[in-house]
Amino acid sequence: MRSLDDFASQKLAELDAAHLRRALVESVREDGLYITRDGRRLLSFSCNDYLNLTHHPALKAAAAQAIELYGVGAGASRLVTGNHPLLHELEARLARLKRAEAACVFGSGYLANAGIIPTLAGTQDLILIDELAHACLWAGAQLSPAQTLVFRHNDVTHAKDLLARDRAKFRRALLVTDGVFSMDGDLAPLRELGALCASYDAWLMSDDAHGLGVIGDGRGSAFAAGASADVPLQMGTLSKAIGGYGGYLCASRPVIDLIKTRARTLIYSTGLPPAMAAAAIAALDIIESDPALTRRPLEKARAFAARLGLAEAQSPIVPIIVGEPEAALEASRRLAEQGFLVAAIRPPTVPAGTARLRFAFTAAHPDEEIARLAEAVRALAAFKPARKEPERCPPSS
Ligand SMILES: Cc1ncc(COP(=O)(O)O)c(C=O)c1O
Repeated sequence: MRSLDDFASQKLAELDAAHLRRALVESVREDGLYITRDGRRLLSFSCNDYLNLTHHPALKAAAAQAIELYGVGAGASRLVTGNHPLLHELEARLARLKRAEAACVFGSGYLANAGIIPTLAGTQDLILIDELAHACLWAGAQLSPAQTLVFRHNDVTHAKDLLARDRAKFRRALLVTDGVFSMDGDLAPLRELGALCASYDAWLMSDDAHGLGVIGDGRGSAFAAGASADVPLQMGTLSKAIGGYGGYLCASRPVIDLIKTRARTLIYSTGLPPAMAAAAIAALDIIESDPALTRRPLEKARAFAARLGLAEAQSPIVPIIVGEPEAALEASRRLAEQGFLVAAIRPPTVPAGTARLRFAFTAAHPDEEIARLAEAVRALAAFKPARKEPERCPPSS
């Protein structure tokens, strides 16, 4: 249709002009470290495969065996016929790792957040959200009729001020935050937020997509630095350190029972394929039996940050903010010339003026390559990291 095509073409032209058009590049991951794209083999610092488990023989064997026995797809929603026993085994394993009573597995992390938040917060309720929370936490909040208030990034005092001012006007309150911020690599102050929420009868939910398997001996960011925070809603994904696909929530038994009967993205979406559950169980076996492995990505990130004189890394993610999208793209291109894949992250994924290189370290990155990468980064014109104050607005498309 003419008007539809005109609309799309004009939008694309605007994005091109601002260097904000995204492109899907064909990428073949060979082994959990190297990627072939555009005919070039690059060492990737852009995968969230923190423990290199996507290609681990034990996970492949578990998934292959489950496909052989149970087929490729789940066939229907979990509420109909897609509720394979492997999903229950995986839920028990996740709950044990997270020291929760129960768990619910979703089709993906995005689906989990889009289902959990509107199930728990409705009209007359309040959602508090960190300004830098992941897009799918925002999506969950946008799907709820609750009033949403934004608190400044990791600012417990600001969250407290908002609760002190407004908590009494609402029936229930839900505070949502990333556990590890995916584009900044910093950790949420979960212990302080847990105490704050307890004192205002607010429910704390953390999205630990980037914490599971790599922080707190693999238990996640609620267990960082050897202590545990009071986080009654621990959400996460199976697509990063776990090496597969799927999402989950760990919580008390009544909360999980409610989610399983009410969350729309669980009910009206096909169940996670049994092979993904089998692979995730194999990944949890590795994580639980090898705490040294879970510590390695953070050690690598810290070694890289130390070489460049950056602040100590708190997670395997290290950002270098360069400012404008064009500069980030150019820096990424320069690193690719030297054999490194480091994605340029641009608005709206990050606030305007804070386009960046995002480095994600994995357990198997060779130390000498990390040293070579640090030298390549030091040589970049863009490497004058000046942090600009982020804009305070939700991500949009
Ligand atoms: C913080 C965070 N939450 C949720 C998700 C979504 O998880 P999934 O890829 O399983 O949909 C991601 C990334 O993809 C993420 O970075």
